[in-house]
Amino acid sequence: MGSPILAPSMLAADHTRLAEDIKLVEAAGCTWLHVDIMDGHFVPNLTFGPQTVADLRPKTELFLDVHLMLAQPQHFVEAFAKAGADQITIHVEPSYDVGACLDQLKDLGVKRGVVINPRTPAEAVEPYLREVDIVLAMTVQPGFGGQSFQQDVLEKTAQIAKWRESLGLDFRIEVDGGVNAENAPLCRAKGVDTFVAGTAFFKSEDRSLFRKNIETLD
Ligand SMILES: O=C(CO)[C@H](O)[C@H](O)COP(=O)(O)O
Repeated sequence: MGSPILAPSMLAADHTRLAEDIKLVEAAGCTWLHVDIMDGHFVPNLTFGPQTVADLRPKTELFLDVHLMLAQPQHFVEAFAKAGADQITIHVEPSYDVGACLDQLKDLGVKRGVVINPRTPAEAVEPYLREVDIVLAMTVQPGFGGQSFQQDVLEKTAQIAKWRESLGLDFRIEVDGGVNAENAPLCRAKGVDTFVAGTAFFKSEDRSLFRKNIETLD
């Protein structure tokens, strides 16, 4: 299991002043930024496009963890990679060739991962474990920030962590949705090493302490 990393979610930032809010992420000592891309089809909301990522890229050295909540991600991975994403994650639920899209990501030279929704079984990511840098288990139904953490998802992260160990792999396991300082230790105990937090991070009175609390979990 990797050392814990906090990835604040840009979804919870002020969308009229993203560049300034990213400086809050840097000032807290974070090294990652989670960027949620929504298409209004796979999820019932809209957020950012490749241009947003391209405009942010020269303003920060944060590792850009781009989560594509798209029905047809294969049409957009190149644009996001060229915009400067460091890592791109794609959902397994929509109807498209996930393996081929992972191949595209490899050719584009970015880190790559697969994502499952709360009700999608862990087995849905099993075929891809040897290829990915990260598996993201959503702890809310994707689409909106500020929802409640679904603790039963941790049974899946524990299963995925078992596969990671038995196969001798080192991909990261990430959770996203309702993550806060109270439930992060529970996640850590179930194999999680990468913690996306939107609301809890941006509303925190001491963001630096919030980061330290997550990134010093045993
Ligand atoms: O992917 C997401 C929603 O689809 C967000 O990253 C996630 O919900 C984080 O926000 P919060 O910490 O407020 O739950």
